[in-house]
Amino acid sequence: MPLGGAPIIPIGSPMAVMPTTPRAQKPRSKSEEAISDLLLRIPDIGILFDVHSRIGNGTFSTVLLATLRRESHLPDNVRRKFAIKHHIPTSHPDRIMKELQCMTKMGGTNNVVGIHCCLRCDASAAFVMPYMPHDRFHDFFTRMDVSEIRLYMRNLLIALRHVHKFDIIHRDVKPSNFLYNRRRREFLLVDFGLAQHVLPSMGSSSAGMGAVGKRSREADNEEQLAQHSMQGGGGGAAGAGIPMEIAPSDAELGGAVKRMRLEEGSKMPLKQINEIAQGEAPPADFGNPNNPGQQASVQQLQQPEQNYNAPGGGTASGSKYNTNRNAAGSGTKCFCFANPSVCLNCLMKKEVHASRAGTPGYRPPEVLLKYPDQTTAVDVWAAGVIFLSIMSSVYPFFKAPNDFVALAEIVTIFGDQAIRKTALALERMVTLSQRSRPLSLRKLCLRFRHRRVFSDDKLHRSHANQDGKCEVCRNCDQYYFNCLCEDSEYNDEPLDPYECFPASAYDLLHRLLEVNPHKRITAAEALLHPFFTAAEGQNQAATGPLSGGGDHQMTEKSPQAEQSASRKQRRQRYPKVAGAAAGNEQMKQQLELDVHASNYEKL
Ligand SMILES: Nc1ncnc2c1ncn2[C@@H]1O[C@H](COP(=O)(O)OP(=O)(O)OP(=O)(O)O)[C@@H](O)[C@H]1O
Repeated sequence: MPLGGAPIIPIGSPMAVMPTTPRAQKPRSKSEEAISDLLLRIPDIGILFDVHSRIGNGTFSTVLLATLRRESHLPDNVRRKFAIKHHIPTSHPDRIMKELQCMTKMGGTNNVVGIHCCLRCDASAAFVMPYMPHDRFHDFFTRMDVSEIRLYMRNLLIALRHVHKFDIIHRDVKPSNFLYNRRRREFLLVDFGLAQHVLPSMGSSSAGMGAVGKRSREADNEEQLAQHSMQGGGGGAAGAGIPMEIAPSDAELGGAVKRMRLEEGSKMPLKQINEIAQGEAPPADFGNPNNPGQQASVQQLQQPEQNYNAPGGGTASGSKYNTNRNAAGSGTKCFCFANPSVCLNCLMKKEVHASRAGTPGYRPPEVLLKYPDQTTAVDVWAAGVIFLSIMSSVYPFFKAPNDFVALAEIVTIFGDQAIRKTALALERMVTLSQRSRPLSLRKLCLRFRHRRVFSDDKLHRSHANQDGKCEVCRNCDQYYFNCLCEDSEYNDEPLDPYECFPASAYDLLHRLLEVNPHKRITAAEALLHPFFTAAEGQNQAATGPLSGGGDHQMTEKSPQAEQSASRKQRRQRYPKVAGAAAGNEQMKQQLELDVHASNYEKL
């Protein structure tokens, strides 16, 4: 793809020597600084391009807007625009090479960014890509109506389906890497800096035989889980009782299970870890991060993973990872359980090598559980998180300081059973000290989306006792009238009047956010989901192309037409609301405001 005569510079052939003297003039702004740095490090860019401004800044690069020098005589609106991604000099060459390969192999079609050329000078490299002006996710994620959300999700899944066909995991799917131009209805998946090939042994999430094998293994594990739960001391329902130790099962699982100890229930895992550790007589200043006592607790947190390696080494799946170097020998007994340190035998074991590349908040359970055989399902989860942000109007949705808390957040929403079963299916084990029932994604989306209504003081007062207090659900920690639990025991506030999504949207959300990666829907399957197909007939224009980037136009209604249509819909819908909020003037006003803000259609 030569760019109007610009040379494609093969990696490995230095083009010029980087000037050693910095520019005399001090840059005035970050943008100028970035331009100056690019021109200094790769002087040929300045020969070919006019570099105008910085358009993006990531961890590994700076992206700048440029036009061709030889087109400088043309009017502004005719000059072609390019995005130049200038990699930070410390970026590993392999990483840059991988990104380049992804873009050349898959890019330029199906909403996936392409590349015109790559320029390198000494340690610096820059990709020249087509420029796509785009909107900030922040500015539109609460403003899209259902048809636009459908369009957005569909195009994201189109990009993922394309990437996954190549058995590539993007690994960094997030709003800032999926560019959207609202006016032109164009989409572009960028940033393959963390992309990874699915290893042949893994098979893709959609793979026939591989998936079957995994599913049957998972079924075995679920059966085992049920048996263990019945045998366990809790009695009654599976896994009942706190703490939820499944220790007796570990030996029976023959070491296939790597045990990840997430002490504490779903909400504040580190707190309970500390509490448990306190019970085991830690040093007095246990909470100090610089304190060796806490390090010991972290080791203790991880050590049970290594406790249950099969004496024969390796894992049931035959993975090259997780093997015990000393496994052939006899003295591999672990001595670290319940001790604030890791025993020598465990220290000598190989670490689990599971990629955790990606952005916090978008990592799926299998990554948080350190499952080595990750597949393209990683990206599908991230797409689900984006969908959840849009539907709930909460961005970012997950925000945890570390992977343990991130897993705890997932437990809070999906319940402990789902995580434990998945952990077993992945040959990992999570130990939880507390039960946690799943929340309803529909309640979560609607209550967050209409938070002004549901967190209103008057609503609280209308449900409070005489002493002004209101019962709180023990599972979801919400006032009973706002209970988010899937099987709520409370008579909570009705949601139907606030509904703005079709049932198929929640169904798709559930499937994208399936905790078990082997059961998670693939991007190709998701595109056939009724959320997209049911609307296809009615709204063909809004669904965008199945392939190719962005020539499609959605028939846009004028703002006036949209307003009058939504007023009509509100009149039809609101008799119900008036009933639900009868006697609560504030509630009605709030509702009006809310409807104005969300402007959603009930399908
Ligand atoms: N082709 C493009 N057209 C327009 N803007 C772009 C293009 N590619 C990237 N950008 C902008 O630059 C930003 C950073 O790009 P990119 O994600 O590739 O860099 P990064 O260093 O890997 O970032 P991060 O560390 O956040 O993942 C994007 O969020 C986007 O705003």
